[in-house]
Amino acid sequence: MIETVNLTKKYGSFTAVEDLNLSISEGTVYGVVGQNGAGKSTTFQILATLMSPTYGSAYISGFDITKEPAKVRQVIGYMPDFFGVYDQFKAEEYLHFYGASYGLSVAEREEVIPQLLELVNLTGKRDSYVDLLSRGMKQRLCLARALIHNPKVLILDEPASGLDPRARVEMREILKELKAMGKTIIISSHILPELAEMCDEIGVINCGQLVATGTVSEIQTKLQVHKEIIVTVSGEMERAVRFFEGELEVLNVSVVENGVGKIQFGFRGSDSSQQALIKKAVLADIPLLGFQTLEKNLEDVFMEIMKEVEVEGE
Ligand SMILES: Nc1ncnc2c1ncn2[C@@H]1O[C@H](COP(=O)(O)OP(=O)(O)OP(=O)(O)O)[C@@H](O)[C@H]1O
Repeated sequence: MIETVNLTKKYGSFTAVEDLNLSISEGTVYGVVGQNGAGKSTTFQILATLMSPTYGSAYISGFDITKEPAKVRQVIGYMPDFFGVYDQFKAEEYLHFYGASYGLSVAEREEVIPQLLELVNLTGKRDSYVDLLSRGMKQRLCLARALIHNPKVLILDEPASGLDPRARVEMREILKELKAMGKTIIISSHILPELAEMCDEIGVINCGQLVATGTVSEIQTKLQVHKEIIVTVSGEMERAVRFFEGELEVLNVSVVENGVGKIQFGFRGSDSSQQALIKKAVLADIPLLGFQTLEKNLEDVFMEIMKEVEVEGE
């Protein structure tokens, strides 16, 4: 449904997006996560046909974004990360304006606009001036605008940015409804946990490059090569520390402060080598009481990907 092939964008000599290869199938909600300046908006603007790539190509619903931009625009709804100024419009008029620019007749607009206002919980605000709406309401109105021509694909650039927790939840609920309607959605954020909950797949982008992609659990599993383990022993701390320090796949062994008999270390091995480690510790008569793998939360996962990328780039 959305395909990019070596998509690259240079601003002068600066490369904002480099050899980006994405393949997003129909009905998927795909989250693009990356820090400020990672290249998310640039990528989304190219997909929305608002900017040409320097090289590489992209296809939406089989249409080439550079050769068939008009066809692409018919199948996509784009929500930019910046909301313009529309001081002369009321919410409903604003949607009429965009509906008309997509060629919808008055009758079509009168049918679809109340449905959209309902979907984004703005029915009660249809006569309010756009500029007087709260940020969350403006974002939702902007989403309604992106949906006016019933596009199959949604390109949503940080739709939840700057929203308070309640408004974020509201936005998330609307996106869930859109997913249930079968839309294919590409959505960006710089907060991984925020995307994880609603996305089928995630791509992590750093300095314009895709550094990890897959389902949330695949990305987590990939990073479990650096899991943290805490073992509890009922004595012989020094011998236990020496034992774990002597193991190849164990790193940074330390005694947990205030945790009686607890030793913490990083572990690079697979699940089976973790089993082998436990067996070896038992055979070495380490007085084991517990062996606990610390789950990483998604924010840790994201920071770890970034650290790995930095180390590789050095
Ligand atoms: N018109 C431009 N001219 C020159 N450089 C640009 C231009 N637009 C963006 N950049 C640079 O390209 C890089 C990627 O920017 P982009 O806006 O795509 O990032 P982003 O991931 O969307 O960031 P944010 O989360 O802050 O919106 C940044 O370093 C930015 O400064």
